[in-house]
Amino acid sequence: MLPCVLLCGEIEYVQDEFKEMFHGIAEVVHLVSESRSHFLSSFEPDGPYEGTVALYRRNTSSKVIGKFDAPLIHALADTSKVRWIAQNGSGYDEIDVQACKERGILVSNTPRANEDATATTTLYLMISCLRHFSMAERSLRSGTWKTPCDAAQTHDVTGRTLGILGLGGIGLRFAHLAHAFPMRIVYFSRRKAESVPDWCEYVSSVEELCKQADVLSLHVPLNQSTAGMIGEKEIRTLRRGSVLLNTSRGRIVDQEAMIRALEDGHLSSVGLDVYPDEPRVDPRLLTFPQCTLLPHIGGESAESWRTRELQALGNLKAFVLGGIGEDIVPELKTGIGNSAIL
Ligand SMILES: O=CC(=O)O
Repeated sequence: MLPCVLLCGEIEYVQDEFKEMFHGIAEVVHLVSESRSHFLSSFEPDGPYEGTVALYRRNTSSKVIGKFDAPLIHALADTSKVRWIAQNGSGYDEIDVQACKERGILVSNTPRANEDATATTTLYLMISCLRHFSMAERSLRSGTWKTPCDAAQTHDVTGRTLGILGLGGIGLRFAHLAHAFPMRIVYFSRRKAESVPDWCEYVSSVEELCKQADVLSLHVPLNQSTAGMIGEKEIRTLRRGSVLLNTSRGRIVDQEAMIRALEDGHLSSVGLDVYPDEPRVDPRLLTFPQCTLLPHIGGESAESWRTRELQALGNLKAFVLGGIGEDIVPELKTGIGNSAIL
């Protein structure tokens, strides 16, 4: 009997490749549950997900079955044989990886796949915040030509200092794009990055990063140590009139502190693609016309979606065939035991 893999989320861009990839090696089952409790009970004998050993997951599945938090992971481990979760996305903050570790379930994500899309989104936000392009377009579309735009409030990008928090793939790609203006690039990461260009200057603390940056851009994953990392103190360490960009996760920033800084002009503008409680956008943010706000589309282009789907499915297939796949998330890379092997 073939092992079973469950798709918790749609395959949209690689339908043909997908059928070929799993033909003859696994039975593919689609999510049919309309509630979390139905999802969990469906792994039991004679349930629709019986025999499932691995899951493909998109964050869209949360709408029906909720996040893969600790209770769900423990229940999954109690009722099923699932040992691998292949997340489609570079962010995996909707999966409790600590609970996965305790229960011998491995998680892979799709790093690299959306680097270019997310970096170019960040570039757009930066230019738009400094030059007020989004506001200008909204003004034109509403028939008011340039009102309320005021060129005196806008600034050139060239020559400014960009502070990058987290120099992973997206941060580094954005650094390359911004360096072309040129901008001065400073960064802070947990470790000084190896083999990055000389013009990427490492600073040894978040505080130092904030002191030097005209534009601060966030590129760290959301986890216990990064939640709330940019709060009142960090925002007030930025120069008055600085710009804050966030294309990583909303909860990395203390939203209340950010809004206070917009209200009193300490931040001249913010460019956001992510929010703490998506899809809710705090209505106060909409009252600052100079800000550029996107609905979490940073990593979404046809190319990146294709790559993401192929990468996540590739990890799933490798697990089914060999008991282990690629792109295991950093928290689970150490101490991989036989429990994860089919
Ligand atoms: O937000 C996008 C991702 O997690 O890939």
